[in-house]
Amino acid sequence: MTAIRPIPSDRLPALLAAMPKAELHIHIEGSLEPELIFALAQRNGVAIPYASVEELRKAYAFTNLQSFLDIYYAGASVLLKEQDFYDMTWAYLEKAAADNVVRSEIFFDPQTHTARGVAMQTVIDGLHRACTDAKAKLGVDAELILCFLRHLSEEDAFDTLEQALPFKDKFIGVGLDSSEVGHPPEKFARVFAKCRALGLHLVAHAGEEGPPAYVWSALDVLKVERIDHGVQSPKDPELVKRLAKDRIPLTVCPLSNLKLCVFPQLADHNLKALLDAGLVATVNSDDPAYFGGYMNENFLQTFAATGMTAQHAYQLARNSFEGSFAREADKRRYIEKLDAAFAAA
Ligand code: HPA
Ligand SMILES: [Zn+2]
Repeated sequence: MTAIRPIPSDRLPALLAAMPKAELHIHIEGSLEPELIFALAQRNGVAIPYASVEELRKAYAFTNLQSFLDIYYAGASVLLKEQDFYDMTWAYLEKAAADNVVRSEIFFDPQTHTARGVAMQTVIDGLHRACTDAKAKLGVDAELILCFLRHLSEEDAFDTLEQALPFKDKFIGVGLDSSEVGHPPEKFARVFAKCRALGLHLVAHAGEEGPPAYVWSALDVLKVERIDHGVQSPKDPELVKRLAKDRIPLTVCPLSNLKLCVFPQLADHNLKALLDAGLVATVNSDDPAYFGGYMNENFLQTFAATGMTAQHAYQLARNSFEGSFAREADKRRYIEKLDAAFAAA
């Protein structure tokens, strides 16, 4: 482990903001800000059951994952055209660049759109065009990961994969999201096996609200390379050993966990404990428009609440690069930038 020189606590926030980092867990539909929801609703003539931006924002008082998902899927209903998908993604990527995110691996939920009659190509083209522009204009290296909705059937997931395969050069992997409890990873064993055979990267949400058993089956049945969330893992010490031994990255989302009542307060979050146990934990924003903050806000608030140090900051950023699906040469380049930021601090 690279030893990091102690940094006075008043200088830590600036370093957290300035250090280069990768975001590995962001649902692009969860970056739709209320203002953009209203603008797109008007542009597309879609009715939404809220009178104003303020009224919509007031509805963002969640008690658990499902109470959030109901509003999240309603918000996504304003997305119809290729330009809508572009505008949403571009707005996120501008915010990512401002937070010194140099690499972003972006989840999208095609079933939320194809179920409303939007063509797969419309979705993927809009998202991908924004990613291409971000590389040239913002210096953010962005790639897409297609997520299957786990509250739907595996057959529906197979259908979705079929529709997406003509655009396979525009996404690098698949994931599994939506309502976790009652929808264990093994429900999607066959479709993940097919994606694996196709050479796609594999990730899955597990252990956000669901039990350690779901993390085990994501690893052993789906054969995922990363676990999204995974914060319930410490309930099973054998699982923690396995995650450490195989260096499985956990894409942790502190403000999401706070807003969805996974932890009562940020001070109770187990991120520091996960790092101190030697796990490859990372910080991510999940659904930043709904949970009160993009990447730097997640870092700043979590560090303020948990007393993590510059050593933890370095480890989190380094884990984000090592856990990413970037090419090895790019990972080395990002880590050099990170080392330079810490040397200058
Ligand atoms: O945090 C999440 N969990 C599961 N599904 C999701 N879809 C968007 N955000 C989430
Ligand atoms: Zn998520």
